[in-house]
Amino acid sequence: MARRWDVMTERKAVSELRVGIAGLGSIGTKIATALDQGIEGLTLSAIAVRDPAKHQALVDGLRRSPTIVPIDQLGDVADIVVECAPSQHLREIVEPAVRRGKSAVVVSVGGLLDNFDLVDLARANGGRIIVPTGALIGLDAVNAAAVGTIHSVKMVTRKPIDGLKGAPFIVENNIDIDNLREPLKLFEGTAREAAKGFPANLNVAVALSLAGVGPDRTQVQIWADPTVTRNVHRIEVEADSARFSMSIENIPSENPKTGLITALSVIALLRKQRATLCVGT
Ligand SMILES: NC(=O)C1=CN([C@@H]2O[C@H](COP(=O)(O)OP(=O)(O)OC[C@H]3O[C@@H](n4cnc5c(N)ncnc54)[C@H](OP(=O)(O)O)[C@@H]3O)[C@@H](O)[C@H]2O)C=CC1
Ligand SMILES: O=C([O-])CC(=O)C(=O)O
Repeated sequence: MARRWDVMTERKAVSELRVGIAGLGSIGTKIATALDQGIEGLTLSAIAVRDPAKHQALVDGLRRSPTIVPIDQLGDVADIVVECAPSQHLREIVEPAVRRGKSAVVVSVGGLLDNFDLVDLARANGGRIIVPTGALIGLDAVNAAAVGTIHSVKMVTRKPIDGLKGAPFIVENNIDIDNLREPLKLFEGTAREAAKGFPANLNVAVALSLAGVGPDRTQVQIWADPTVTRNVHRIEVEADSARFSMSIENIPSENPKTGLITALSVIALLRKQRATLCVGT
C-alpha cells in the first residue's frame, strides 16, 4: 500500500511540459487545438503569431488561453517550442530555445540546412532539435538502416499544380506550370538543392536526408502533375540490411503545399513525449 502511495506521489511531482507554438497556419492551428483538448503531460503555454488579431477567435475558443509572446521569446516560457512558421523565421524561433537548453520541434526542416550551427548550439547547451516524420513515411526504417550502411536513397515527389506554385525554382527558371496537361519533371538533384529551389514544398526531402545519408547524397525528383490531387512522395532505399520502397499520398490541407498528415505527425510526436507506451522509433 505504502509503495503504491509512493509511486502516486512521484507521479504527481513530474510537472507538465509547457509547449509553445510558432505560427498558427495549417499545421500550428491543429497542434494548438490538440494540445488544448489534452495531450498527456503537456500544456499549451504560449503562441507566437504575426498578427494576433487574425487568430483571436481561435485563441478565444481554447479552453485554456495561452500567452501570446514575440516569436523569439517562446523559449523563455516553454520547454518544447514547435516551429511551424515560414522557414525564414526558423533561426529566431529555434536559437533562443536551444540556447536555454529547451527542445525545438522543427517542421520547416529545409531551413535547418543553412542554420546547421543550431545543432552545435543545442548540443553545447543541452537543448534538442527534433524533426518529425511530417508529411513523409518510414523515417523509422531509414534511421534503422542508417545504423548499418545505406547505399542509396531516392525520392520522387509529384504534386498538383497548386502545391508548387510560387516555388523559387519555378519562378527563377520562368517555368509555366499553369497550363500543363501532363506531368512535367521540374527538377532532379540533391535534397540540399531541392530545399533551396522548393523551400515550402520539399521539407520532406531534407527530413529524409537527415535520417539517412545526408542532403548531398539523397537524390530527389520533383514533378508538377496535373493528373494528381494529392502530394505524392515515393522513396526507395537500398541498404546492407534491407531494400525498401515506401510511398505516401497526402491530402492537401487548407494550405495546398502542406499535407494534412503533417500536423498529425507532430501531434503524434508530442504524445510520445510523456506517453507510458511508445511504439515506433
Ligand atoms: N516537415 C514537413 O513534412 C512539412 C513542413 N512544412 C513546412 O511547415 C511550415 C508551416 O507550414 P503551414 O502551417 O502549412 O504554413 P502556413 O502558411 O499555413 O502557416 C504559417 C504560419 O506562420 C505564421 N507566421 C508568418 N510569419 C510569422 C512571424 N513573423 N511570426 C509568427 N508567425 C508567423 C503565419 O501567420 P499568418 O497566419 O498571419 O499568415 C501562419 O499562421 C512551412 O515552412 C512549411 O513549408 C509543410 C509541410 C510538410
Ligand atoms: O506536405 C507535403 O506533402 C510535403 C511538403 O509540403 C513539404 O515537405 O514541405
